[in-house]
Amino acid sequence: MANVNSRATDTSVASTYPRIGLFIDGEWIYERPSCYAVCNPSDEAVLGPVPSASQEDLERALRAAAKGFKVWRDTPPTERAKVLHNAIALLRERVDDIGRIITLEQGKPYTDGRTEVDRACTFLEWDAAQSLRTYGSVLPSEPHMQRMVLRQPIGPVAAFTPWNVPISSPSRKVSAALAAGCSVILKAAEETPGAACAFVQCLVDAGLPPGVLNLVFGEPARISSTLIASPVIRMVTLTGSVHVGKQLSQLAGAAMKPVLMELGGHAPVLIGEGVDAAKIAQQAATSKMRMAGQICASPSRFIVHRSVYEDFVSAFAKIARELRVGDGFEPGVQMGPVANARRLAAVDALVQDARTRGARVVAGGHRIGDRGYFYAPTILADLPVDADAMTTEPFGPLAMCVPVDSLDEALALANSLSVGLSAYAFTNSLHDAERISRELECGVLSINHLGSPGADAPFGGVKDSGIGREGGAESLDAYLVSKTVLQKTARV
Ligand SMILES: NC(=O)c1ccc[n+]([C@@H]2O[C@H](COP(=O)([O-])OP(=O)(O)OC[C@H]3O[C@@H](n4cnc5c(N)ncnc54)[C@H](O)[C@@H]3O)[C@@H](O)[C@H]2O)c1
Ligand SMILES: O=S(=O)(O)c1ccc(CO)cc1
Repeated sequence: MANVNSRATDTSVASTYPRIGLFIDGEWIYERPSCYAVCNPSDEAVLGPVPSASQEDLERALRAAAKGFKVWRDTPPTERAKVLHNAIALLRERVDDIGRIITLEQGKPYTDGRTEVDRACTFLEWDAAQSLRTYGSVLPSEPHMQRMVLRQPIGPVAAFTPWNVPISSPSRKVSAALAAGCSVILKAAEETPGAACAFVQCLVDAGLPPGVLNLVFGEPARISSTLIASPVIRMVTLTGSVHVGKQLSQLAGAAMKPVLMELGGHAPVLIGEGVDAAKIAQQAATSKMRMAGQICASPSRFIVHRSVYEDFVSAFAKIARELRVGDGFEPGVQMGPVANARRLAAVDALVQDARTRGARVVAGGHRIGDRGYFYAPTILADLPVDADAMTTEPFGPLAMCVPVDSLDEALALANSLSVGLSAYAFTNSLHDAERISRELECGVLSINHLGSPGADAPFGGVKDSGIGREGGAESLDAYLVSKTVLQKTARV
């Protein structure tokens, strides 16, 4: 049975939490009223206050980003890449401390916090290389005429990042923006500000000029409406919920600014006949419970061929029940708490709804303990397809299993939601794999494994899951604009 282990015992690892500041025009600012108290989700202890940016702070950040843009866009790409590489070295040097901050404020196991720092580095590495390849083109022309397409940085960017991946998401956005030559105002999550501060400090120490990267916290709606309406900001990017994504996209549309939106999902996992159900269950438990299920790519709706359904459900439930849940600093812990009381209540509400609709709770289904936001790894089976848990992204340690009799039925159920981010399929049929690749409505599909793409492949969703892609060959595209130059070379 999953249990919460004793509190963090390694005090050398779980030590102090950094002071949180705003970073504007090359200066850390601490003395502001607090908008939020950061809380350790493992024991609910308050870690420290988050200063709230005033309107004047936001105006100053906008002026700084405008000034920083002029400096950075004219900095040679090789110099920009050098700063990104310096930052990678510093992140790697500081991985123990940053991993510790992530576990303190977000709750994920310490090894996962360190892995996330490494993932952040992969984005910087990839984008540093891409910054050297922002090739334009020369168009065929008649004599005495040159026609070119220049790829130029779009301008200052407003970037909004979430609490579940507090360093890799800021890294993904900031690295692409900086590599393209843009300046940035980053509003990172107030729930996990320490990782964002540490990330910014690495870039500053790496040699980034003042004003190029600014960091603010505060009242989210006030910050987004101020920044997005400002003529200084030329592009808006968010990783977060569909709800907030639509709000920010509307604000951006009203101000005629492009968006890059990486929003929620509710990933289906199609499991076909003739597969090794126990082997897949092992992978499913590890992947589902990573970050306590609080990741947009988390596999959630297990749509399983009836011939292997019971084997899969029982193996999945057994492994889930055996997972070690506890404080992320405790050695051997596989899953930490959910981020806050809000998520605890939201996950439990989905479970209660499913229970009342006749679902079988084959693992978990309850909070663990009364201190810290721990929820038992939970597997629900035999849900009606309109149960809330089948239609609402769980963003927690919650997996749903339903049996189907055909690939037609599986695809119809998988595609029945308004979101389409990640999806997974297990099959030994080449024919089915090809059909799934063609017909499943998603941005990323993994077949016969539950992995996600790295920096070198595009990531993003279809339908309500977002607009645009992060990573891959198109990594800098959202941060660049094409300028067509038609130049007559004859004397005038
Ligand atoms: N795609 C992701 O990676 C991701 C990450 C976190 C949360 N979520 C989704 O959000 C749901 C709810 O989580 P929550 O309760 O923390 O969500 P929330 O919408 O209350 O807040 C999420 C984040 O968005 C920011 N935010 C909220 N309103 C904003 C606004 N008007 N302008 C700018 N930023 C704003 C907040 O600062 C916070 O950091 C989850 O169930 C999940 O579906 C998705
Ligand atoms: O920036 S990434 O680490 O690739 C990342 C992870 C998770 C999510 C969504 O939760 C978005 C981006």
